[in-house]
Amino acid sequence: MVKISKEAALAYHENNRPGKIEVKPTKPYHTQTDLSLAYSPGVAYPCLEIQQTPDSVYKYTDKGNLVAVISNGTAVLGLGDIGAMSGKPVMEGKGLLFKIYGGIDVFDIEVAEKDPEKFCEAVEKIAPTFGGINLEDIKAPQCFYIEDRLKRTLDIPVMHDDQHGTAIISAAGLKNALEVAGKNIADVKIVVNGAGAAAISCTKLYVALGAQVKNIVMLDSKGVITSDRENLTEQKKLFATDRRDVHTLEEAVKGADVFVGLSKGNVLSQDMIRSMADSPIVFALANPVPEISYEDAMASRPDVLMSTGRSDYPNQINNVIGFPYIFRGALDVHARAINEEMKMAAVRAIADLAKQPVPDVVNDVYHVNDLTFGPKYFIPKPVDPRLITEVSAAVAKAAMESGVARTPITDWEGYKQHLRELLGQETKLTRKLHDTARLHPQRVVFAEGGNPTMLKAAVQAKAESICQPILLGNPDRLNRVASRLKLDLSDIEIIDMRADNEQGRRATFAKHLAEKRAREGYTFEEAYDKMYERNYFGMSLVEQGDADAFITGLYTKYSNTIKVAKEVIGIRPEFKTFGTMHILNTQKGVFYIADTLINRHPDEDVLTDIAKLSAHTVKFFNEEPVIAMLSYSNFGTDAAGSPVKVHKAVAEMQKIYPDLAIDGEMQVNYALNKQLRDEKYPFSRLKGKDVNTLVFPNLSSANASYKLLQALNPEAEIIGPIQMGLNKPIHFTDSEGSVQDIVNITAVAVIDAYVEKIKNNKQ
Ligand SMILES: NC(=O)C1=CN([C@@H]2O[C@H](COP(=O)(O)OP(=O)(O)OC[C@H]3O[C@@H](n4cnc5c(N)ncnc54)[C@H](OP(=O)(O)O)[C@@H]3O)[C@@H](O)[C@H]2O)C=CC1
Ligand SMILES: CC(=O)C(=O)O
Ligand SMILES: [Mg+2]
Repeated sequence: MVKISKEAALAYHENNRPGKIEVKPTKPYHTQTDLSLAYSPGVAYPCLEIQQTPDSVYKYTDKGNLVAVISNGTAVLGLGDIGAMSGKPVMEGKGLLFKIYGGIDVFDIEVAEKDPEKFCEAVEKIAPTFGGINLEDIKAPQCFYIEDRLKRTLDIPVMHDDQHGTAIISAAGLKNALEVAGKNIADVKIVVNGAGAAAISCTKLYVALGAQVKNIVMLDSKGVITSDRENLTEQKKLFATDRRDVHTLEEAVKGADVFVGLSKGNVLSQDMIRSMADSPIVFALANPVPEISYEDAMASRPDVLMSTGRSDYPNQINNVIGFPYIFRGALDVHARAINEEMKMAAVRAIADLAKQPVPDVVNDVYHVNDLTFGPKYFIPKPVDPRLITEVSAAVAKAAMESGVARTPITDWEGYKQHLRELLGQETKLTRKLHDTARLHPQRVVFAEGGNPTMLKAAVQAKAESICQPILLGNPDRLNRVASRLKLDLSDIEIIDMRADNEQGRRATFAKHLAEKRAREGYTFEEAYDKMYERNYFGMSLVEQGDADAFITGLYTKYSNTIKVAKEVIGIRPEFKTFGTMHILNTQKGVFYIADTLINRHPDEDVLTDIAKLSAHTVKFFNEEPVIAMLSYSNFGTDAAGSPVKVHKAVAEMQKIYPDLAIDGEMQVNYALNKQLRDEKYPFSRLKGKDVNTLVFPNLSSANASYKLLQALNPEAEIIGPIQMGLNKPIHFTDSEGSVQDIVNITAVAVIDAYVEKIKNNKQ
């Protein structure tokens, strides 16, 4: 668990530039024309359009993607009434979260006004700027009046997040925790500590889900709220208990099934948890210090199902799991409000997501590989990339069905796709690959079926209809791994090659290999022995037409895979070698890089082959190759060193392909800077062209370069290694490849296999 010190938190906020958010232009602004369009005189036209047709404000401005996070600082986290300006770091923090999780822009607005009437007037006056309003950290009971009024007077979604965001997430958490505990919401005894904005709204939602008011005891700073207490607010009256046997928290939690804390830090003791019923659910949600620390609660008894509001412990119940996606869905249909139906849809979507297999990125962030639904995981993690598609779509749909949407969504798959692209989870490049593969899914053998990453990739590729997977491995072992990871293998073929006896395929494959390599010293017995190895057997399945493509590499060294591929599959007759390419999708465009894995010290002939293979592969991805052959000198400036072989390979390529855009040798900065290159070397064949393909002079430089780019740009999408030059679609993965990397390379292998089939049918 990461522990946060005061010094670290202050330095984080102070360093680089003070604060956490900034405003960025989204339109070009470099030329005089740009500026005349952005501001006067051009800007007058959209102004007049909006005057004529008010709804066109969504078309010409950022209103539809802009949320105001507004607070008066009266209940900032659990710090209390610290004033409007002191709450600004929290509101900026919400701005950051809205942006990274929902792609939503935020202005944080701190209003120094405690009077609810005057506060509402201020909000009403600035509302035209925004597509939605997130009220934050405003204390009870004033927050109830403020939200009710603004919902009535404004025609955009208004949500007090401490009330409803918290209610939605904690209700989803409660639903799932009760399932883990095997209890029914209608029967459980619930203690709610706190009777403020969050507590009242959460409890209302639990009741809407089936909890019984008679089973609820609520407490505020004065103790248990009993029906005979005087001066209770309307909201507190709703949950005042008729019981007279409980006065304190200690008495209230005795025998209770659920404790929900939305009050103050350190008010619940270990003894109190010990006095609760079996499998007690403890949601200690006060921030930043929970009602009881995670460690103390877990140490109190083994069967406790524990949540806090903090990101540094399991089962975080924090409204960050909801607000970015609830507002995203509401904004995208230009909703007039966020209503009960939309909230319930969000509860269901969040609760359901926790039961689905967890994507790798989530496991990676938490340095685990086995998050599955249960006591330590009953609420999705905030970093789960599916939250945006599942929750936003559910909320948008509910807005449409309940009649508050101004603009309907009709293409839901397209909408989810747009959301994934908005957050950079998926780019057009990956999408295009997956969509193309889906048109003609092929049979793909996954060599290391027992490896959790490869198993997940195979199941995901099947779920996305990219391929029909075939897994190599021992079926019992694979099923065990699958059941641990909660993966369904029922429709997936598993081949146990060790059980494949002499009459079976192993003998056929061995015979074929022995015949093919008879003049290279192979005997049948030797080949039969080799067929025990997954790479020999798997590649033979493809070679013999029992499968269409093969994915391997997580367990084996490239040198071994290369050797087997050369023996079983062979290099295409027109080439001396084969190679690999990586595709980098960067902010500056898509780049194809070769040869990243195979040829250590290519001579000029091998470099020529790599250039040819690269040109083929780039065309395979429907792009026109513009190839720079790289070195440390430019166009012959070093006439004696290693650039000479690059120079010769370029000459050869230019001779064979008079129309191909290829040149070199050149340094990488000349390759990537067209202006610099054209000025200094105007004779180049690449004049006026943007290079998209970089052929490196040797394996060290290519491999180090793509790994460097990957390490420096964790956000950049990288697809590869893509094999080029073997007779069949045999593809490799990096030993540290993620599920997504393998699914991507599977899509490439499927397209490769399909193109191969078409070519063969034509011949
Ligand atoms: N994890 C999450 O996602 C979220 C957590 N929270 C946390 O919940 C807490 C409350 O926030 P919010 O509802 O906005 O604030 P409010 O100011 O509206 O409510 C605070 C409530 O806590 C009660 N209270 C204070 N001290 C105690 C105590 N010792 N025992 C029992 N009740 C007590 C107050 O009682 P009284 O009515 O008598 O004043 C009041 O009802 C904060 O710590 C906040 O950080 C809030 C939103 C989301
Ligand atoms: C999380 C949150 O909104 C709060 O603690 O107030
Ligand atoms: Mg809050």
